[in-house]
Amino acid sequence: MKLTVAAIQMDIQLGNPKQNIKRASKRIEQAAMKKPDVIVLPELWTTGYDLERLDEIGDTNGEEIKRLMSELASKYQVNIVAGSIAKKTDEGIYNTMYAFNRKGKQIGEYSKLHLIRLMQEEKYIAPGSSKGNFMLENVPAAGVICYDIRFPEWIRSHILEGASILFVPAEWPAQRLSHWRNLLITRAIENQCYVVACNRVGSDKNNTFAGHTMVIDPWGEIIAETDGEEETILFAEVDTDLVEEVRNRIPVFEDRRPEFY
Ligand SMILES: O=C(O)CCC(=O)C(=O)O
Repeated sequence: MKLTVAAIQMDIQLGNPKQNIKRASKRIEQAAMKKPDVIVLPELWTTGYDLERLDEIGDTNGEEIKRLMSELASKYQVNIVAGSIAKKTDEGIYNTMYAFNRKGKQIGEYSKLHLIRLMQEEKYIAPGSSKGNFMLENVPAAGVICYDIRFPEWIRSHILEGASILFVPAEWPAQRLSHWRNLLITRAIENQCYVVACNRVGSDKNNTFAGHTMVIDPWGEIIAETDGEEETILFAEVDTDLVEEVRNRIPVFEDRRPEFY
């Protein structure tokens, strides 16, 4: 099955959900004009890393964003992997990704499992506790968030549940661009899956972000990549037959010896 993805590499105004929601809605409209099958947004795209103010500016139970993304998905008849937002709940605030199908029905939800201490995320955000697998059209997919890509076991556990496309919304800093590119390529090669990684551009008070939104095929080839500077929408075609082809050619999953590790 072939799917066209459109990854929205956007800037995010720190702590300004109103502005960011307006900006993302506009970009979704622009992307939808080219009739992709899936639109993807970056991490924490409503608030940025304004961690100290998430109590004030987070979205209670994700209700506002779920309503908006569901409306836009059905309006444009497109699947949306809606990056992640700060979801406020009685138990704490989560860094949560939602996915919707073309009818606007929610098909996925995932809260970031690994919180990045380097950015003090664990002081303000509660870790998720379940996997990010979901069905996209008829294709098994999964979403993880940013720092999660440093944990190969976590990604592998999604692939063992069948995912052939891995979505990665991110706010990855430019200082570690080489880690971003190498980790994503490696995750694609070792898991023989597509990786669709959507990063932001611009700066906040602590970081400048790397951009380099990428789509990588199951052989580890980069089939589309943006530069690090500008807002843009990256389009690429994903062909799930290639996942089968690569897995048949080098049958890594059949050759695993999990009894030894
Ligand atoms: O792991 C890294 O270097 C960056 C991760 C990150 O920025 C995040 O999880 O938001």
